[in-house]
Amino acid sequence: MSSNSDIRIPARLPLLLTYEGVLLPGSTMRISVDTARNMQLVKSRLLKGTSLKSTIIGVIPNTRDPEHDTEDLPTLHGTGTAGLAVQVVGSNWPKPHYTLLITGLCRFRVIQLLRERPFPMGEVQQLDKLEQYAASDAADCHGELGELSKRFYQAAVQLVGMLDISVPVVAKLRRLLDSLPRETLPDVLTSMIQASNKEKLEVLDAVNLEERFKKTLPLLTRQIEGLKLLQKTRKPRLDDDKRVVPVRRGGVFSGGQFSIEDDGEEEDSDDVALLEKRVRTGNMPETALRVCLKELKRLKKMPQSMPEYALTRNYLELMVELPWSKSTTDCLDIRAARALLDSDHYAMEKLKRRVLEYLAVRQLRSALKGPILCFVGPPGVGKTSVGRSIARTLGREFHRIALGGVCDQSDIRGHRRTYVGSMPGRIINGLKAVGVNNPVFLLDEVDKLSKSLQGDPAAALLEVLDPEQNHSFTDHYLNVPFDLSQVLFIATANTTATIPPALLDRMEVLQVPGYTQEEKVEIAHRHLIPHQLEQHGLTPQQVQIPQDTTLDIISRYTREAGVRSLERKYGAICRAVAVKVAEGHKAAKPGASTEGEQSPGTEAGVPDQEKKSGALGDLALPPEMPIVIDRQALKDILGPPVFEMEVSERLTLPGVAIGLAWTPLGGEIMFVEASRMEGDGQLTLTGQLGDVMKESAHLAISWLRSNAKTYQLTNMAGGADPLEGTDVHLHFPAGAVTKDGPSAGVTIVTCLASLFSGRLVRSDVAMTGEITLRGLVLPVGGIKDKVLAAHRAGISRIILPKRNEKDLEEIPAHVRTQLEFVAASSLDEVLNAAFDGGFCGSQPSHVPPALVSKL
Ligand SMILES: Nc1ncnc2c1ncn2[C@@H]1O[C@H](COP(=O)(O)OP(=O)(O)OP(=O)(O)O)[C@@H](O)[C@H]1O
Repeated sequence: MSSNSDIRIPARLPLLLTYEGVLLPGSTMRISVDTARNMQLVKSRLLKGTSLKSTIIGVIPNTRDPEHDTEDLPTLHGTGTAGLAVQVVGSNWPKPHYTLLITGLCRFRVIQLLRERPFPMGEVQQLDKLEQYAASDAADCHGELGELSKRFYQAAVQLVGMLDISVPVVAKLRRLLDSLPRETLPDVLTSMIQASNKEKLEVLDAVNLEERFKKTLPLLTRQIEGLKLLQKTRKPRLDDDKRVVPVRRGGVFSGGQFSIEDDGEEEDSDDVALLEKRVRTGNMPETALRVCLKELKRLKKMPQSMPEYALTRNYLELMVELPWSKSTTDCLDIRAARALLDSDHYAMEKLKRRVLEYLAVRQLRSALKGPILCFVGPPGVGKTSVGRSIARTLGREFHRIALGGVCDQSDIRGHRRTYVGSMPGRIINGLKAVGVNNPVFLLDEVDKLSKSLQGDPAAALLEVLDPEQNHSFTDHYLNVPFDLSQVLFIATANTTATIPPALLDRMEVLQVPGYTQEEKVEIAHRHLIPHQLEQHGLTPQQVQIPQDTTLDIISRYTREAGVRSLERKYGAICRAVAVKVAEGHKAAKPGASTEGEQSPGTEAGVPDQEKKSGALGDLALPPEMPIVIDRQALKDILGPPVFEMEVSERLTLPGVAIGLAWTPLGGEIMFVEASRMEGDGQLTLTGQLGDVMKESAHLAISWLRSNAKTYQLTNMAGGADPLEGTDVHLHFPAGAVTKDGPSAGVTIVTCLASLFSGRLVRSDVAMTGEITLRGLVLPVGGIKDKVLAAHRAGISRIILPKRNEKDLEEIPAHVRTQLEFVAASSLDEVLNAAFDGGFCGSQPSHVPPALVSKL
């Protein structure tokens, strides 16, 4: 002990509020820091400071619950302990936090709080004068204090005597008992024996030495009695049971020098014991158990101050939390499942039928290594929500894993534990979140996975989705296999084009096409409107949305395959109505009646109400219930219509035709425009076209040139070759959107035929189909979505490849009956159908174009 170790703490100290325990002078404590204020203190003081002074902080016990640690600083406990931060360990798991190892130096009192933010700073007064201990020790004090300290020392010796001296900590304590000044013993021993936080707080508050001895002596005696009792009950057992040390092991202040014990504190060893118990009772498979026990063994030997301690502990905690053998029981009743799917979703018959088949097979054979369903369709058509319904019908937990933009394979498979901040992947995290090993996992947007330098996440998914391999899926973080065979995977995507082929091969693709207008109206009135009303706290008695209004919203305010933006529009209407209703409540006065103000039978749209309330100034009258949303109200709420029927307007000049395009967002009509000017036979293409589309344009030009004579197509000067002395420009409007694919072939031919012949294309015709140099029309994809888009746009005749005729079966009957379909196998038929009265000079369609043998 060095008597001249005059520790003076700075007059201003940053204050750390602890929730976990009471730091006493002379003891060492591990404090977990995760509140905003404390984190700030660690960051800007401990991590940035370089001097010894900057590592001294004031630790103040806080009795308030950290959950309630709000913006304002709680009332501070008057006394605290100045402590030396010996170590700071940071971790990001499970959330960002620091663990501090702090050794208590001396008591202090907060005289004045200097500031509260970003962390509290106080002007403090040092209470314990450390050097004075040494002096009084030398003086061997007499009187009551002397008596007390003698008794305390004896009790401490007795306590140590009851412990197993072969345990290094006990041996050290024994040594320190003799070397430490007696005045420090109350603090040191209180921090070691079992005492509640309240008792420790009282010891901290006992600034007077005599009082401190008086407070701690009963605690020491209680510990001795407890030990005696324990030994008595344990006597008959094996001798080495004596090793049970119910004494806190911790850092001990030895005469001005602070020795930090490597071993953890009792609480931690309790935790480790608890962890071990959970590992053993966690029903883990053999391999996992073995790994956990090995890690536990390492953990016990590891000093807590090692950063690896926290990592290993986190790992073990994850291992015990994983649902190795916990599962829910499937409660599948096919009839109930059908009813539930029908009540949750309108239309989508094909999808629902396939899902029911899938579920029925699962019911018959529970260990089905079945295909993984992948719902492919435009956004907002209910793919995710069908997945959720499947989980409900099975009575399973549901978890959605969003894969959009994932480009690192460790997102799926986790990071190896050697990396700092390593974490398990999304699959294992999902399992931990749901707590059972047989949930329904919805892998959302599998088509949006991308590759990067960090590996290919699709490759990692292959293992997850392969029923032959996924019973032993190994996450890099876990490093032991986890059985995923009970998990039901469902994937969703907007298009199959960008799903890696190997992944696509493992899935059964179910197309979910867009909805027709009629289907949307039904969905809106059965599901979307009731849902939105409920969300906004409205009732059908307060607002009425007639079917005509819905049709208006669908055709004039939204243009989509699904119903998501339709639902958003209802949200906007509900918000506007909610304001009216709330205003009405406020303005309604007892006895004030609005009845009779409006002639019965008229539709009381919002604007009428506004007119009236406007006339009455601020005193708005309560609106009449229900508020009916008519076309005028719609315009007031949603603004002027976004989409107008523009088809006929744009076909007033030769050289325009309407094509049908398929995009991941559903079908669309697409205008193709052409113009010609004097030049030297150049073809210019604009509108962000892909290579395949450019090739289609060249094909179309070549075919028209070679057949110019037959169709009497001429150039600007009336010559036989349409391109001679003429430049042609082809444009595909909506230039910002990239377009590609062969299906615009027939449209380009029709558009150019119109240009070269000077005739108008029929404005109610839209077409799709790939062309060949010989003038054949080949089949294309996405027919259902394209036809629905044409129907939405008010087209009445659709020209499509003959080999696509079979796809028309998928189109709802009422849409089919409203449209006229022309199935064409050659360009000749296409042109005939596209122009009023056929296309002049066309050959009879049964004459095959002359074939030129390649041999
Ligand atoms: N047939 C339907 N019947 C009832 N509600 C539907 C139907 N189709 C879609 N919806 C509703 O439309 C909304 C959007 O659906 P959902 O989120 O499932 O779309 P999604 O196809 O998964 O879209 P994305 O590809 O963008 O994820 C949901 O509120 C859903 O309830």
